[in-house]
Amino acid sequence: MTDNKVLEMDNVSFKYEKETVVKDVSLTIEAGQFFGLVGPNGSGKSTLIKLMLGLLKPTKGSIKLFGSPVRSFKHWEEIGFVSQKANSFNSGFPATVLEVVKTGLISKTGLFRFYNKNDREKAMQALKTVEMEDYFNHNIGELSGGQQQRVFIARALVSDPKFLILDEPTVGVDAKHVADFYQLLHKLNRNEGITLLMVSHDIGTITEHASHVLCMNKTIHFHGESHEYKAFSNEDLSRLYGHPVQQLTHNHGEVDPRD
Ligand SMILES: Nc1ncnc2c1ncn2[C@@H]1O[C@H](COP(=O)(O)OP(=O)(O)OP(=O)(O)O)[C@@H](O)[C@H]1O
Repeated sequence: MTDNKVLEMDNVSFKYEKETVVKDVSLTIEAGQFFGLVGPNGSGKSTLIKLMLGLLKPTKGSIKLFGSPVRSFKHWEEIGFVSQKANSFNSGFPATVLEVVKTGLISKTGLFRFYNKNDREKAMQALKTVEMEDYFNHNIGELSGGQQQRVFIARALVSDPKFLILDEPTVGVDAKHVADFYQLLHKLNRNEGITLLMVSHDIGTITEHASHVLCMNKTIHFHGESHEYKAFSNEDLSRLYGHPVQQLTHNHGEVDPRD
């Protein structure tokens, strides 16, 4: 039988100094799943991602990526990461869209290597996947938040990742374009077979789109299929979040006139 486990966390805990911010987390993500990671502010979501990426070392427990302990994992090109701060370049940033996407090849090629024609084709292909190929020569800072976010997804896609982690990628993307953004994620998940894990504050939208939901507040409060999560009452959720929460919230991002 083929082992299709992308991520395995077994009883993982982490503290920055004294305070434990991730506690006894055990979870498995399998190939092809689309996980939404939700939880209140400061509940440890970004910390959990840093643990998965090997950027922090757990104080307890074990983490495996594609069956290998994260400490000795070598195939980082198989993991794509798009952070919540990706779409915050100012208009003077001196790099074109194509140059930004090509930097995604560094993990595969090493820092001191010149790009070749093949790299350019790969970068253009990734831009095509996110429907931004017409902008290849634009300065990254000229683009809207939503467009920049697509470019950063292309940057993550250029090394053909099998697992893509997105930390609040829709921050700064206006509500009108959030639907297009999810369409892109479905394309990556279903057509390209990329396993997804996405952090979102918009519980209503993420649970509509993700196949699975992970709800945490230091520990895991729910880990399962989205339709089961939707059975949580607003009272259950509000207790967990410590303030009133509705299942059907909507994105209220700022409208960017360029989108
Ligand atoms: N580098 C750090 N040093 C010390 N404490 C930290 C550090 N980074 C985060 N924390 C604390 O750890 C806790 C979890 O933070 P984390 O950023 O993982 O939560 P989050 O769920 O991603 O939050 P948000 O939804 O607000 O982005 C918070 O109390 C935060 O203040």
